[in-house]
Amino acid sequence: MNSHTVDMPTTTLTNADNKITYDAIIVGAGVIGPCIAAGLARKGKKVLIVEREWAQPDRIVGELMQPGGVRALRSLGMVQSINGIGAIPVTGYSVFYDGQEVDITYPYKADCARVEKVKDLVKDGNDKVLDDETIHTSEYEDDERERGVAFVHGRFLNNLRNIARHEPNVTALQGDVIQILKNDKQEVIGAKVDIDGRGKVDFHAHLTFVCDGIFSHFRSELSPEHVPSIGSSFVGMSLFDADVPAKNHGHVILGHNHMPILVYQISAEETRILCAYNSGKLPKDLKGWMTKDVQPFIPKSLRPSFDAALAQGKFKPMANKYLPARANDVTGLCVIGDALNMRHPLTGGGMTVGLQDVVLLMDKIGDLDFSDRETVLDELLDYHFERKPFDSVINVLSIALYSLFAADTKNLKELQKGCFKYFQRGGDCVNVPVAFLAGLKPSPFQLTRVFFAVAFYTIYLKFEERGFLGLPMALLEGLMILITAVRVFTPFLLGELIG
Ligand SMILES: Cc1cc2nc3c(=O)[nH]c(=O)nc-3n(C[C@H](O)[C@H](O)[C@H](O)COP(=O)(O)OP(=O)(O)OC[C@H]3O[C@@H](n4cnc5c(N)ncnc54)[C@H](O)[C@@H]3O)c2cc1C
Repeated sequence: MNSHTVDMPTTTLTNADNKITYDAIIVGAGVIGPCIAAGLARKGKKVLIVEREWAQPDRIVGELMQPGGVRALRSLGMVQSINGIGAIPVTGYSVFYDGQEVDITYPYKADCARVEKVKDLVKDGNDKVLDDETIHTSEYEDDERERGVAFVHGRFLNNLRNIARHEPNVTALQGDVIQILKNDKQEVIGAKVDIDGRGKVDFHAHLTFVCDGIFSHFRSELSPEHVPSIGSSFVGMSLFDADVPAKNHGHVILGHNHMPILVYQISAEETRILCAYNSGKLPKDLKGWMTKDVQPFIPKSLRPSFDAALAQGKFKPMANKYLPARANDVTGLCVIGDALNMRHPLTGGGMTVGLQDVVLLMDKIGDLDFSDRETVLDELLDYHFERKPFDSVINVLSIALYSLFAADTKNLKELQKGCFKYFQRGGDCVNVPVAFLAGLKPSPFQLTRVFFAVAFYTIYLKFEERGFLGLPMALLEGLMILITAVRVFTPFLLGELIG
């Protein structure tokens, strides 16, 4: 284990000074908060980061980071947070459809933009991964292809938090933020924190970052309408000593008669399985549902570990939420991470979007004087538009793929099958889609092109299946498939780009 895995002492966690004005207060030390804290501290800002629980959390979220997220960590000089935690390198995905398999490898580095090094943040080689028991420097630095990584979320969070807390300009505080403070012009001036043994204390800052995550209380500071929608759930389990079909790959298990199932190894011992359920409200008898609607579709090599986990019945359900971003248009406030923007976790893009946002944010405002709140606000408004090419691709891809993979209508099922057959063609039919998934191709235009290429390929397959005599029927079916594709894709893309 590396130095970052040594927990910081907890005695100082309640002493933060409330007499000074910080440059920044950060609400939440999940994935995003510590990266902002460390970045701003390295830029010379005085930062207070408030987290309600600094002890290592046990969550099933954020366990597979796409290569785009790893690259963002490099840009921020925080990539060594994947070291010393028994992390598992990820080199691509394997997609199973009714028992058939397609293996997809992440793109070549040569086909991707160069990794940016954010000024003042990258130093002393902190943009390079270190050698440890499971991560090899040579593989990450010298491999010709991009790599992602999977890990136990809490261990990764500990590393991020410790990197932030090692920065001399960072003060860490344990407490529950209960209010965002405002002046009489409704501008944000800090946060009220409920601290064990100190009571409710006001802290002031030029800029307050809200990164309180999935269940954010304070995202509504942007607008009362900034509320996520819930369309589906995942039921997670831990598989132990699982024999995964494709080592170092994420697994997406699809079929015409079941919901998508995700499987990825997160440590030497533990493999995460997430089973999709097409509603935010889960069945009462989870075990019964898993036995009937999931177990029969689990690949043979995984069955022993799956069956053991099912027998134990330790289910971890999680609602999947969608929330398009809003502009940060309140003086003194910046909402970021899942508090700002969420997508379907099927494609494992949440951390990548959030971390890329931090990179962009550091470029936009990192060198500004935060007491000049008008200039900061202007830059935050620009940032809303500049982040769109990147986040819209990951967000729309997640929603569109979930609609196809969880197909519950005839036309969606056709698109699902067409999508898999499109992948089976290989070449650019997998290389381009995987670049979107990996967070390496920020081009909504190209995403649109590929999505409709899949739709037209599905229609072509229909024509082939029907033959000459079935032409009128195939024409009608083709039209319905096209309409379905437009409905699944277009509203989300427009919502992301115009909103
Ligand atoms: C089922 C599921 C699976 C997912 N899997 C993946 C994946 O494989 N890959 C991926 O990239 N993304 C994944 N995601 C998304 C990913 O987890 C998020 O994008 C990421 O965690 C967002 O980071 P964040 O810092 O914004 O919020 P969080 O990580 O949620 O952190 C928020 C922090 O704020 C703290 N906090 C909240 N309120 C307060 C308060 N009032 N006072 C003080 N502290 C507070 C919390 O304790 C927490 O530490 C998944 C999401 C779900 C739902």
